Amino acid sequence: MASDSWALAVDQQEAAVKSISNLQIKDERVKPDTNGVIKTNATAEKTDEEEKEDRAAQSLLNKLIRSNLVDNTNQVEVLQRDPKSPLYSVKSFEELRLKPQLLQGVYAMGFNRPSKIQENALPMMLAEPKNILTLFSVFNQYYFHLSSSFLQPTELIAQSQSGTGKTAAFVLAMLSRVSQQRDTPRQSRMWCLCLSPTYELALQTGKVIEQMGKFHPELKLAYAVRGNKLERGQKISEHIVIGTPGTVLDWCAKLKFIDPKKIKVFVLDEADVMIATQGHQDQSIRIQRMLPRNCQMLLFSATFEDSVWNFAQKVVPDPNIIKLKREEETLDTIKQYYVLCNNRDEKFQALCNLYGAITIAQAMIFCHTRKTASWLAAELSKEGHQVALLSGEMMVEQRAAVIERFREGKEKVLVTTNVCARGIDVEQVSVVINFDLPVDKDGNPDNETYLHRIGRTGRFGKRGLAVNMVDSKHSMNILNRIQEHFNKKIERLDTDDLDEIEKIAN
Ligand SMILES: Nc1ncnc2c1ncn2[C@@H]1O[C@H](COP(=O)(O)OP(=O)(O)OP(=O)(O)O)[C@@H](O)[C@H]1O
Repeated sequence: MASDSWALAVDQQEAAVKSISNLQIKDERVKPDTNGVIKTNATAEKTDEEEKEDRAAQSLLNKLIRSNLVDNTNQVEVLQRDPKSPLYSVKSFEELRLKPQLLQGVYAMGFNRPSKIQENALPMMLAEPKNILTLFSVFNQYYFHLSSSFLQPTELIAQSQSGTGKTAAFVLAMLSRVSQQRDTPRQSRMWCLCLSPTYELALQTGKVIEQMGKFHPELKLAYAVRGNKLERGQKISEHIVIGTPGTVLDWCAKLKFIDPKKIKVFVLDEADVMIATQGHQDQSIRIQRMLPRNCQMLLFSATFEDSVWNFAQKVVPDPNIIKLKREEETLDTIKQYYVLCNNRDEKFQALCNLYGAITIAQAMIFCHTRKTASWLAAELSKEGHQVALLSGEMMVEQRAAVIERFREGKEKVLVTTNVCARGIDVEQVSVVINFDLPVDKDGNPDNETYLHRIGRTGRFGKRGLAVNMVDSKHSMNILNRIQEHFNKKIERLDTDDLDEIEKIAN
């Protein structure tokens, strides 16, 4: 991404911060219905649960704001297709016997040693292809005969949470395969094909390829993405093609820019995001069907629900599997409180009292709707707080810029809704305020989101403070159910009592 788009996003955020205090937002006081469920009227804004969660945007946001490898202390689980074959793992990049220029590229990126998932995935992906004898039945005859043998490279499905080094792993694998073949004549090139769910994600992965391969200038990369027009009859001769399923399918099947039979490595990245996008699943499968039998199939995903698994098996039918369980978040080190209020204004007053009584270095405040978030940001801003607002209308790059500024401490309060904040690492934030409790679209407690907002991985063990604002019988009921679910007491806090508030900070 060009750095000027970041600068632009920052300018826009600064302008937004200045104008927050001038925002005029319609009063949206709402009452619970007869069942105690709060609904806004039809013309009021959507809740963030109603906004379609855009997994691709979330994934891009994660990539833009990530500064480091996500550490994970869980053990990698490896399921081998052939359980008898020895299992290799590497503790250094040297052990992979990469070409020196490639090793130089890896070190230039600041990678000292392989990440957990890379320790196992890299030797598997780079293993010499195995000689496979195949049995073919001959139709209409009553015998089988040994027909052919071919070199079958190791196929892999790998799953680990975002930020654990999957992209770097398959980029290194592709570059390594290509670097060993660099004397191939131009007309018979075209080795690796990588599918990404969106244009932006394809560009991000392309950047990693360019960065890691920068000491190998003769290795060429092509982007099969919308807007990238080639002349009729042209043939792709680059070593690696990265693109989105629709364009790649066109380039293979209709326009014939790509000869799928020349592909030796096929990477399907972000499988979970891919299948969340209409049509991508079928297009990916159609592309996969055009590839030669000895093409190495590699699939990566951050999550592994059944739908991803079903898709994965269609694309990589006989795989080795590597999984790294997500590090669990816990509420053990978090002090949890709730404050009883009657309405939104009282919630705001309670928040001000908190700020008046204790020193809060940085806080994240979650609201249920964009409109409440904007209103609250404006009110806090009027009170003199340095407020950042993350809102669903913002472009991903703008959101990334807001998060970056917050991380750097330029703003001390971040007001947001769920959808926007999912990718944010809250380790540095000591106070989380649920201005509205997290509920799903049916109005039931959303325990997972609650944990995600305020939980910490046990390892960091940093103490945190969570304050929940309760403003109706309904929200009290939600709070009780959250409390029961986690079997952790949430204490009542009287924000009119300054001495009491001071105590919670100790
Ligand atoms: N071995 C390594 N040592 C240090 N940093 C690494 C290593 N491998 C990857 N990284 C860095 O860690 C971050 C996350 O890596 P990467 O993007 O490969 O993860 P990912 O699992 O593909 O995430 P996502 O699912 O979001 O695509 C990146 O900034 C990357 O440069």
